[in-house]
Amino acid sequence: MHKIVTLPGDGIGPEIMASALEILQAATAGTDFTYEVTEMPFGGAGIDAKGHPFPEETQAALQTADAILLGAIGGPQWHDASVTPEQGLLQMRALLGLYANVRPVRLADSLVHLSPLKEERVKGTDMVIVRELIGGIYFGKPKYREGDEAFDTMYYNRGMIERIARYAFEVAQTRRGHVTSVDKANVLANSRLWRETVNEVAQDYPDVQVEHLYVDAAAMKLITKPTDFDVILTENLFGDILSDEASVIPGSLGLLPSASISAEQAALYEPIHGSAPDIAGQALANPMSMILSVTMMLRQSFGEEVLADRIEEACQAVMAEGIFTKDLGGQASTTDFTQAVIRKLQEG
Ligand SMILES: NC(=O)C1=CN([C@@H]2O[C@H](COP(=O)(O)OP(=O)(O)OC[C@H]3O[C@@H](n4cnc5c(N)ncnc54)[C@H](O)[C@@H]3O)[C@@H](O)[C@H]2O)C=CC1
Ligand SMILES: CC(C)CC(=O)C(=O)O
Ligand SMILES: [Mg+2]
Repeated sequence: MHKIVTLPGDGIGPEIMASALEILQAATAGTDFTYEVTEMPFGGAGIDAKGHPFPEETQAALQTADAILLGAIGGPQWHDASVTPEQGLLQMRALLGLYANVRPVRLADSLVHLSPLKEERVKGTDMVIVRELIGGIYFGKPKYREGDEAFDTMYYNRGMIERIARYAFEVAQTRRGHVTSVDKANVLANSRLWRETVNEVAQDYPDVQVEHLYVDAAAMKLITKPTDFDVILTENLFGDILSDEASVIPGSLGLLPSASISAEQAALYEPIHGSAPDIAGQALANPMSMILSVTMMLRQSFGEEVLADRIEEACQAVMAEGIFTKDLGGQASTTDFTQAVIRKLQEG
């Protein structure tokens, strides 16, 4: 019995979590894959229930999980909390040692028409962004505001860079053998250390080709020549920004999942987007990001390739029939889409 801990969180988090869990249940009914789900408070919901975004009970539950599913956290009502949902999220990533955030960006040929970009540019896009998740400017000290001055520190050491670079090169070995390392080495000391370390690590992976791009040029090339990319390796802030940009290729932020990997702990799977307060509570959320986070969990934590394929094929078939949510220009509600995927799973 696999133990899955869920952290639905805030805004659309609970809506897309409910959708993805219903689909998981439908897909696994009658199979050997058995699991139990334990839901825990996290983010704004943690503040409301327990006075902290990352309550002690939630911390304890994560230690015993085989895999963790996170919806999304945050919202204007918690902006002035003494510890914000976002700080809780960063605390959790650090505590669990989730150093690698893997964000695949793929565009199925049958769904190429959903991209707002020109078909000839985006057709065949299949890349993975490997984002370092527990270093860089989100975590470096000192970090403080004093009157009209504010400080954030970008910090990396060689070991942190080496660890994420090895992860990216190993991902590339299972794919097309190409790593694009993204930095700002023309300006930042951090990036010069990054580039030097990536080049050293590259020597251990002679079967992988490495190139370097500055982040500004990478941002441009990502949407003009996305098919040039296989694995993008980058630090925390750049990866955060570039991955939201990359969601324009398939057509919506609501399509992109991720896996956050730790050397010691169970992996965590989460959409790349936030809690979308602008559409929360209206059944407008696209649950694909969460459903695909579940299929990443099935593959990576449980080796369930066939189950994951079945769910992904059902979702693609439903979208190819024109059933999709408003972010992609469709009319389906979150529930309509979920039920259509479940029907497709039951037919097949
Ligand atoms: N991992 C997490 O939980 C993250 C949390 N946040 C937090 O989320 C809150 C909202 O941040 P925003 O800047 O608005 O970013 P956001 O990612 O929540 O939303 C950006 C835009 O994308 C749309 N969108 C996002 N996911 C969607 C989905 N599944 N279906 C349809 N449309 C979708 C939203 O409606 C919005 O217009 C903030 O408190 C922020 O700090 C932001 C990013 C990641
Ligand atoms: C609180 C933020 C760092 C979350 C975010 O934007 C992300 O992980 O993509
Ligand atoms: Mg982000």
